Amino acid sequence: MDIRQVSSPTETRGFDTRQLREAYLIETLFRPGEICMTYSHLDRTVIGGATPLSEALPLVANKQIGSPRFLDRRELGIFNIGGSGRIVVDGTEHELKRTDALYVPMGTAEVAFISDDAADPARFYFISTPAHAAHPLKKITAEDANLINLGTQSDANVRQLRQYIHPDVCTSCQLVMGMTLIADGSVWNTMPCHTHDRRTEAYLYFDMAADTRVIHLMGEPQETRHLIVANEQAILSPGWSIHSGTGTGRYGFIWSMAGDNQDFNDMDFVKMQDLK
Ligand SMILES: O=C(O)C(=O)C[C@H](O)C(=O)CO
Ligand SMILES: [Zn+2]
Repeated sequence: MDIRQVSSPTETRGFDTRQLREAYLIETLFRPGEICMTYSHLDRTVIGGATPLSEALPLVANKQIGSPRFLDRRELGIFNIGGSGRIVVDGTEHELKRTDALYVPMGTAEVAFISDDAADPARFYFISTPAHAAHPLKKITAEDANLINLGTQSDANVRQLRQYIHPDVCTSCQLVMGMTLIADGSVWNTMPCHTHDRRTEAYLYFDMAADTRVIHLMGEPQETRHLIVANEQAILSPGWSIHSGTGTGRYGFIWSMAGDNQDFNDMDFVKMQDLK
């Protein structure tokens, strides 16, 4: 378990590139035959990737999780961004194709990740946050998700945002999760940008060619910094930080949030003239 302590905005202003990347970028989430996990103290969010091959990979608790079973006091959102696979939840299998998601409630005893074909393995990206109640388990496909069309061609930010784990689609304690795909010819996500001090956010950038990079903008609106992000790498965004990016080629991202509310529209937009 990779542990990320929290850095303050004041501390972050003084970070060089290496320190910024160590604090806010998760470079490796998908290793064949393994589960990789990062425990961020931002809203105690666990960010993980499971790449099962011919054997099932069980999700097990460790000291950091602090309870006998991983989901004793947590909920879990899982997205498949690879080949077809299955999630076994307390003995029942749930088929997840690429871009399908599964919400798994607090109190679940066993979760295991399976690929249908080890030659084209599933890649399960997952987020787990503390929970206080058991909401119903639910599978959500791209068609089930709440679709929001955003941006304009002249602003080069046309994109489709899909809310998967969101109060209108799938109830949860605090986790909110979805996928944004950038239209061909557009480059920007989340610009004009925003902060939301009430919620921590994480982005997993995916669907990128090997030499494509996203220049991810972070930091306080008047003290921005950047991270150069490759395919299937994730960024952590504290409530005080903007989170926006531009790609050198095609990309999409899975976003997730946790914190004091689940109000997707509770954002503090930053005026272009105030961004520095
Ligand atoms: O493209 C976008 O805009 C987003 O995907 C926005 C994120 O979901 C977000 O930052 C929500 O707070
Ligand atoms: Zn946001």
